Amino acid sequence: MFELRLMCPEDRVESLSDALDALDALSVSVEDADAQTDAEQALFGEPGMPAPKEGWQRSRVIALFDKEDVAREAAALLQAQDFFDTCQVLGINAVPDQDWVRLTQSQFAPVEITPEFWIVPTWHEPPAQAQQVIRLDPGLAFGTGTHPTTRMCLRWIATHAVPARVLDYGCGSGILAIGASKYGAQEVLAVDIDEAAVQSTELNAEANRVALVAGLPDKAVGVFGLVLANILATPLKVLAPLLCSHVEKGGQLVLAGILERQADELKAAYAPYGQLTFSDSEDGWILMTATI
Ligand SMILES: C[S@@+](CC[C@H](N)C(=O)[O-])C[C@H]1O[C@@H](n2cnc3c(N)ncnc32)[C@H](O)[C@@H]1O
Repeated sequence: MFELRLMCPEDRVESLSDALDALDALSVSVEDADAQTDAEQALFGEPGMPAPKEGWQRSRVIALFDKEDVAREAAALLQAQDFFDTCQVLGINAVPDQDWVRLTQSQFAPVEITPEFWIVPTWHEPPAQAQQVIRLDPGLAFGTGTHPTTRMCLRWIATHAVPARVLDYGCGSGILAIGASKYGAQEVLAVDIDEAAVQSTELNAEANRVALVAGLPDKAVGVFGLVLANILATPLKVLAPLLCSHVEKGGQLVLAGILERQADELKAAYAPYGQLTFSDSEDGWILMTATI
């Protein structure tokens, strides 16, 4: 494989990517050319908030070709285009063959939740001390156990009495729903606004021999002894009345996706329903819980 590396300003990324596609590039990736420098720009925003910017000031565009002469021809053709005047060819180089599957797999090791409870990818054997295991591979949906917010929710599940009925609101991969089931829940409902997450949850539950129901949020009806929601502060505030309406009287609400500095806003949003309190923290993220 050969990669053609280019530099372009924000307003040319789309034309350049489209042209590379038309020139038979196998893939095109776009990176912040100023990443890891003082000029690096974050492009993400919280759900419900506009992204701070649509693109980076300077992008490095990398196109993969199967033959060197095709990459060279593409570079020559691009340089002849009007839109390319503010772009630049950085070079063409050979990409060494790699076992990409093995490389990706090597980045996902078993994750310890408690000494007895582990999240283990299918290409690993569970550690000897693991008594409770969720088998899970990284996929399209969030929730592999590598993020602190997921780990804190799972740790809560593993160290508290899990009631019979549990709702996982924003289930992603279904990891919390599966964890709740492994720790004693008998009826588990997992919902997400993303269809891909619903499908992942169903597949992961099946792979872990866990019975649960997954669906879009309108499937969430009734009350539960435990409602888990690992989303983000802004949607959690908007969802406060809805999430609390699904907690049975005296039941537990467990919220994650909250940064330390957002604790007070969350407490205020949930105050009409219960007293949210700090329960755990990891890497600047906190877990907040309430009895409703
Ligand atoms: C951070 S992931 C958490 C996934 C998993 N529960 C975990 O703990 O790892 C948040 C999930 O919430 C979903 N989500 C975001 N906003 C939502 C909403 N308003 N209603 C339902 N799900 C939502 C997202 O699609 C995403 O799958």
